[in-house]
Amino acid sequence: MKADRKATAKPPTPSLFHAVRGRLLFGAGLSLVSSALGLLPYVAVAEIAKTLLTVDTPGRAVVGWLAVGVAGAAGRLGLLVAGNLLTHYVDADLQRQLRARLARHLSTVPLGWFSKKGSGELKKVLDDDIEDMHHLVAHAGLDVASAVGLPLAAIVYLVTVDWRMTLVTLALLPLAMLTISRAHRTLPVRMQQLVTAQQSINNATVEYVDGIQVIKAYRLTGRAWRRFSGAVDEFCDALAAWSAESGRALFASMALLSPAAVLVVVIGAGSAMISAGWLAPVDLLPFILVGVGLPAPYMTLVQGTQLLRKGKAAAGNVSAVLDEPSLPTVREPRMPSQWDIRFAAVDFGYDEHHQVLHHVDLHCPQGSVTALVGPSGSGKTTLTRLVPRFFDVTGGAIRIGEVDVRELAPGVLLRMVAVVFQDVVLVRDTIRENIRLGDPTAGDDEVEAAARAAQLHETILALPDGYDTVVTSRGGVLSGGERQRLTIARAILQDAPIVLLDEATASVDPDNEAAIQQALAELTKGRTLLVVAHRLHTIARADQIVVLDDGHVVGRGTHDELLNSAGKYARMWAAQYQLPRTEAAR
Ligand SMILES: Nc1ncnc2c1ncn2[C@@H]1O[C@H](COP(=O)(O)OP(=O)(O)OP(=O)(O)O)[C@@H](O)[C@H]1O
Repeated sequence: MKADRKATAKPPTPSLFHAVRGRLLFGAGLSLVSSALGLLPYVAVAEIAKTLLTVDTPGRAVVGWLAVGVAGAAGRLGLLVAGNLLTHYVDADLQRQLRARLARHLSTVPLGWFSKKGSGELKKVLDDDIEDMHHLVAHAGLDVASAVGLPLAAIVYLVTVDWRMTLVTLALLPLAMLTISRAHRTLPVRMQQLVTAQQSINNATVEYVDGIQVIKAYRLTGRAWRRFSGAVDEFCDALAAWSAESGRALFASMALLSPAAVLVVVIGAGSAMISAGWLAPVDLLPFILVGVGLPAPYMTLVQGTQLLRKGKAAAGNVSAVLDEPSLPTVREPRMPSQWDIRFAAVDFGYDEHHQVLHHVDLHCPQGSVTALVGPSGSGKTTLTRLVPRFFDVTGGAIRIGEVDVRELAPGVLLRMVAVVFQDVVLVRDTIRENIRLGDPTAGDDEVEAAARAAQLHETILALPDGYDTVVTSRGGVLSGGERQRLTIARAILQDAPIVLLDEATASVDPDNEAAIQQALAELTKGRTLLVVAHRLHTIARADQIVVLDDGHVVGRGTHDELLNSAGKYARMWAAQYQLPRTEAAR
């Protein structure tokens, strides 16, 4: 396909931490030095004790070591604070950058992708996951550097005293690491179960809240509640399994690294070495003092492991959204010179196992009305959604004028094709701004003209705040029919040459129905219209009616032609209006 040849290659997604890596490494460096400096007070105490025990006039040496100890403690604290401030600042900066990156990226993924994602899942990525990365960004690097810095400095110092005792003192560290890493082997699986369960709760909550009116109206409270409480139960089970396993791992490492365990090992081995004449009694002091302080940074690291795993899982979710392929675009977009739509041998499937549309050939001449009819699930909605590229065809092509829709700039395509679909979506803003979404540059008078054409002006004026009435995403004060007319007003303002209309199945009262039909007549005047029709009488005057069955075109013609051919359309007409077949064919 032409569009493929010229498609711009997508640059690889930069890592989440790309922009802040340098600053994070610097923070970790500060933490490494801070942790190493933390050894100095222990060394000072050990050396002062040794001096007091072995030197006759210890005054100056004691003062010197005192100064080293104080300087070490102050240096450690200063660098610790600096490192923490830096990484927390970086974390705030990264959260801002990632939210902006996600927002930019989400505007480039195919619109159809959003229908696959629950809004709870997206909210979790944009809000919770980015916040859950806090430990990963602001603490993990510091903790790792700190767990490395102190043992390194300790090795350097203790080896100068006695290398054999150094090995004994440090022996518990690898043992603790081994214990915890074995216990942690199954934790990633548990963590993933926890994350999945959390997503189920989010989705169930959003669905429950969003659908509360339907749930109440149809007395589905019990069923919806069961789904919600099932998600909560699943989460509690996953949490219990995760806590039991992580608790065991934490307990084992804490026991191994507790001061009591370190003292038992150091004093036991030290006493044996003193008895054997390998170690001077006074040289045992540094090992006792340093040995007790050594596990502290490692314990911090262990305690942060859970948060680290949570942060990594969250970062994985954010990366997955950022890696979602953007809609392919061309370097040199083209602009059609006319506004007919041509489907040429269009194949499409939402996945490779289930083809929804088979070789659909269809021409909608400029300014004409084409109605799509067919049984539920035959692919009518899918076919219309391929025009503004909610999804791309898997075979064949859709052209507007002479141009493949994949060769139009996506923004231009969406401006040229107005969509009035069943699921009316409003944003939480005033009625005026909701209509203005059709053309953000429109003035108030143009907004009002569109509302007038959509038979909505009088209704809006009757509201206490008129055009400044704030509506919610569910419509708030507006009835179903009024919401539909609002989206029609929006489409009228958009003034697109092509209109895609998914006729509402929900019935509205006769007054509203008449107003909607009048509004639609205004919207579709002189435009190329592709309408998905459920109530056949509404499209009886369409220029052509196309009958879809299981993704195949099984009939086309005018209402009269199709009735006379006594095919699927005639049967549908007869069934819908309960006519005997012979009468339908007449
Ligand atoms: N987002 C989606 N992901 C996967 N499959 C889908 C998706 N949307 C629709 N389908 C499937 O594609 C097929 C065609 O659905 P489509 O909604 O296009 O039919 P339709 O003729 O418009 O039906 P209706 O009259 O009930 O609205 C169905 O089998 C449906 O289950």
